[in-house]
This record gives sequence, structure tokens and C-alpha cells, in this order.
Amino acid sequence: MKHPLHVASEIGELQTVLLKRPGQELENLTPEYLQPLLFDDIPFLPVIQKEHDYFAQTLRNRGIEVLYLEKLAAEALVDKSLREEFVDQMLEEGRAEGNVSHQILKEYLLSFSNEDLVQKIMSGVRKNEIETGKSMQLHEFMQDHSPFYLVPMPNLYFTRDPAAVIGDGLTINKMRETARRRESMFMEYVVKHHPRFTSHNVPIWLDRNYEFPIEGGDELILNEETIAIGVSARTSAKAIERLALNLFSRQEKFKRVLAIEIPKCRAFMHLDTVFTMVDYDKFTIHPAIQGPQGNMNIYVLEKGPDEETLKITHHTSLTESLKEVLGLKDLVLIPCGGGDAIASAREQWNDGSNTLAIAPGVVVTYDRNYVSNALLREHGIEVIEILSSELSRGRGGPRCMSMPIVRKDI
Ligand SMILES: NC(=O)NCCC[C@H](N)C(=O)O
Repeated sequence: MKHPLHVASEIGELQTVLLKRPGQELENLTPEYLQPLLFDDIPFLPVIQKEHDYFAQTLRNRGIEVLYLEKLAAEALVDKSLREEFVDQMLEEGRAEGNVSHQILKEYLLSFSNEDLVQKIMSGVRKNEIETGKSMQLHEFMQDHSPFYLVPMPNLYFTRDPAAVIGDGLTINKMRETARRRESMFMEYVVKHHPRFTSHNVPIWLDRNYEFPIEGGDELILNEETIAIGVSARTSAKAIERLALNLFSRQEKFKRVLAIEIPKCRAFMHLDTVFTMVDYDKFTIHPAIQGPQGNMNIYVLEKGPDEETLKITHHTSLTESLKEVLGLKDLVLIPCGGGDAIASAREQWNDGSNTLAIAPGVVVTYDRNYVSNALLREHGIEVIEILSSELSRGRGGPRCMSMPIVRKDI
């Protein structure tokens, strides 16, 4: 039987992908909560849904199977006790302060059908939804400012980050930001309980209980032997080391990890916001991540003398490191916004470097990044543009919005 997960490159023909359609969770964004919930503006729900549907249809038109996280999660929770366990865990990790008990919230959530239960947990529970029958004291009013009993998860449409397929297994990620911490629980339940995945013993290279954070936007599979991981605002060096050790001891194929250090700032939150692979020898890059001589900090992690030790070498040239690990004589780094200081900063902010390769030399990008798109085409890349007015407000592009489940080997 075909393995349900398989990704051994960034550019191999995409066969199955996981998306999440933006939903009611976005209607729970208010100006006060934008920053903690990692948004810069409030998307207009009917339009963002239309844009997202267009994205999904664009992928289907290319023969790609599109799965939805919300549907898989609902299908995974068939068992009554599993539903209860899931709700308990969600409430334990995400219940906001308030005068409602765990039990009342649990009963409220369990009164929904599976699909609505998943949607409700994703969108959050507003305080005015539940009649607690208990009057609040003044000090409770004062402490209890949040309008939610359960905080919404508006970043779920960025399916790339909470989990990432590597080879025939995956990482289920410990998310750096509180606003995204519970997101990886959906994929944990899906992989452990959905029949599509339980037929195989899917290896989990790193799970969400690991102490140090890692996010999928930082995890890039350069080829069947090499992974690049951003050391970023979201992904810690400790998690990269642990993942490398686990991979080297539990499987044969991946032999090295390139830890690429990027500036730790909001605009460059993950490696894939500043660097993506678009063809065998072509990459997009935001010029601002390189120093004046094009230098950066890159660490190559390889198997060490024993299972708990890594061999680590330091490099400063991204081009040379990539050439070496990919066995290339030459390669092209295509600058986001063409390298013009203003176009490059503007288009990077709207995810101009965040391309989703669906085959070697074929990428999906946002239509608004016209300078970067034209440059990709000049380099012989087929660029499929999608609508981006509302989708881009969450600060993620086509790669962030997609979790490849199966790619053909190249
Ligand atoms: N891989 C990515 O760069 N994902 C984009 C995530 C955007 C989201 N608002 C966040 O701050 O986590």
C-alpha cells in the first residue's frame, strides 16, 4: 500500500496537499487582539474565502488532491471517548480566564456535531455564547477582560507551520507563539486517529511536547538527503539539533541538515518568508537576509560519532553551501522585488519570496507581487498567480498556506 505521507523534495510534483479554509475564527479578530493573534489587519471573510477557494481550485486544476484539515479532524474524532479527550486537551491548553468551569465549556462543545465541534474550537468561544448562571464579582470583571472563553485560532489557514512532512514521517510542532500553540494538536489527532494515516505506522520525528519550538515555515527539504531549517524568530537551535539527531538515528535517507540563521523579526518570521526553492537550481531570496558580502551563518549538521552527537561545520556562503549539498556547478538566487530596495521590502512583506513549487520550475505565487513574478518568469519559471488581497493580511503566502502530504520523487 502507498505510504500516506511522502515528501523528499521542495519541488517534486505535488500530489496531495493539506489546506484549511479560512473560517469564522477570522470574525473573532478585533484591533485589540491583532498583535497577540499575529495579524496586522482584519481580513474580509467572504473575500478571503473566495481567494482561498481560488487557490484550492488552482491546485486541483493541476491534478493535485486537496485535503482540508477541518474535514480530516472531524473524521478522525469518531470515537466518543476520543472526542472527550480532544476537548479536554484543547480546554486545558487554551481556556481563557473566566467564570466558566471546564465542565460547562466541555458540555457546550460536546453538544455540537463533529464538524461543528472542530469549527467551534477553531473559531473560539465568545463569552456571550454561554449562560453560566453565575454572577461575577467586581474583581472578576476587572481580571476578566478577554471576550473569549476559548481563544480563536485565526492562523490555522497557514497549514505549513504546525506540522511538516519529512520523508515518510512528519514533525508535529511545538509552536513558538501562544496564539498558535494548539494548532498542532489537530494534526496530532489526524495522524494518530484518521484511517487514512493509521493504516501505516507514521514516524513522528519530533512531537509537540518537545520543549523547544520549531515551525514548518522553517523546514525545507532540499533533496532526498538534505533538509534546510531556519534558525529564526520561531525555530530554536535546540529543536533543530534534536530533529537532526532523531532523523539520523531513526532513518537512513536524510544525511544532513543545513541550519540557516536569519534575522529574528516579524517580517522574516520563517525561512520560507525569505527563501524558497523554485527549481533544481533556482531559489527565491530576500536580499536583506544576506550580509554586505552575501555572507550568512550556515551550519551543516551531520551524524556524529554516536547517537547523541552531531558533527557541525560552519559556512558563510549560502550559494556555496547549496551548490555543495545539491551537487550543482551553478545556481541562481532570484531576488524578491528584483533587489530594488523599495519593491523588495514591499513585496517581501506580502510574501513575494513565499512561493509554492508544485513541480520543478512551476510555482504558485500571489498576484500582487508583480515585480518578483516577472523576474521569476524571466528566469524561465512558470508562475501561476492567485488572488491575494485578503489572504496576504495574515502575513503568509502560498507556501505558508499549504502542507504538502505527498510529492513525487524527482
Ligand atoms: N510559513 C509562514 O511564514 N507562515 C506564515 C504565518 C503567519 C502567521 N500570522 C504567523 O505569524 O505565524
